[in-house]
Amino acid sequence: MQNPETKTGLSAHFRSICIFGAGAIGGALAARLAASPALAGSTISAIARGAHLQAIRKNGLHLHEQGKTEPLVARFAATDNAADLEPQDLVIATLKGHQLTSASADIARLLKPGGRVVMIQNGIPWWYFHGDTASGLEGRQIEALDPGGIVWQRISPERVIGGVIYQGAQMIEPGHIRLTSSGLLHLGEPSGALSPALAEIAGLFQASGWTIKTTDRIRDELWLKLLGNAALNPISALTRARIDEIVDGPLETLVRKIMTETKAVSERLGCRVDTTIDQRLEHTRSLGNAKTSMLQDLEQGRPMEITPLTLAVTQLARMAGVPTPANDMLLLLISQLDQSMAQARGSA
Ligand SMILES: NC(=O)C1=CN([C@@H]2O[C@H](COP(=O)(O)OP(=O)(O)OC[C@H]3O[C@@H](n4cnc5c(N)ncnc54)[C@H](OP(=O)(O)O)[C@@H]3O)[C@@H](O)[C@H]2O)C=CC1
Ligand SMILES: CC(C)(CO)C(=O)C(=O)O
Repeated sequence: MQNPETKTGLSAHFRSICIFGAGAIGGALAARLAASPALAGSTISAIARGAHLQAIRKNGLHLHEQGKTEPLVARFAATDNAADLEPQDLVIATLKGHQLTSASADIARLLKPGGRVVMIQNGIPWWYFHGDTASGLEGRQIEALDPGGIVWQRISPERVIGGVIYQGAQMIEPGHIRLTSSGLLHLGEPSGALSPALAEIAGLFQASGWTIKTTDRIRDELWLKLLGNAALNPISALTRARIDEIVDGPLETLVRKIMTETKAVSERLGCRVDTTIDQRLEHTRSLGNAKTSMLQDLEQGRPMEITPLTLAVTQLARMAGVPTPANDMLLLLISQLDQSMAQARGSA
């Protein structure tokens, strides 16, 4: 069951809020939360680093929204040292999957006892099987996503609210983020509970201008989004093509194969992705000539988010007994590219 538009009052419990990793997505969330008059009684802060952090401190964060001539300029406390901040009621983690292990001690340190963490990430998250009664694999940890179970142990999956976001976003220069599509954020407890905390947190995002859907089946939303990312992100990095070039050319056949395999894995794990491949492709087409986040990472010489988007699909497929030859092939190719990029970075 889904609540199409969650209408809640503002939160009594989540008054101190920290966005951990205020890059493209996190920066947009932080800017809107900090600028929202409805959240005037709350403290909003962010963890960022490097030139981006310096720019936020000096000039505020500039959010360039579609259809608006002037950016939203938001000011909030920002630091690269979690120890500078008081323990928080709510941490919103907006990191790439591979950045989570190293950030997990700081995220845990930032949480008050009883604090919650919204994990917004593409792909399969480290907490996937926590509270999952549909797959027969409840509580299973996924080593590739969380080596040594460090994140699970430090943050604890009971604190998590899962987040799936549809929002094209790009850092165009330090301190400046451009939104390239309209946004929608799905939020859900891993257990499926439609809890008071979930409603309160949804209310906070809603008050800052996001369209929010709360759900008791967050994994369905994870997979629906992943159908697109599993196909588009690695294909775009391998071919350097934009989204429209991929879905409107000969590569569409490969996209369909990846989406079909990925959907089969989700269904074998007890999820319901209520969309056809044609409908999913249509949605993807609406993103036009955008570059995927993986292509942006490649172009900037940064590590790519392969583990949650591709490797995890193939590993969950093995657990579910579903063959995924197209995903397996894509994994080989994109891993080789990532390795070559890492070698180039190492020798630079
Ligand atoms: N961008 C998009 O359009 C979309 C992205 N997503 C997903 O959202 C998630 C976040 O993506 P996105 O916002 O693009 O990623 P970004 O790389 O833009 O943001 C992550 C930010 O966190 C910073 N960071 C990482 N670790 C630390 C740390 N320990 N301390 C301080 N800062 C840190 C990074 O800094 P640095 O750059 O120095 O590493 C970066 O600025 C990903 O899972 C992505 O797939 C989902 C939908 C769309
Ligand atoms: C392409 C997009 C915006 C939506 O599928 C995305 O999620 C990404 O680039 O990682």
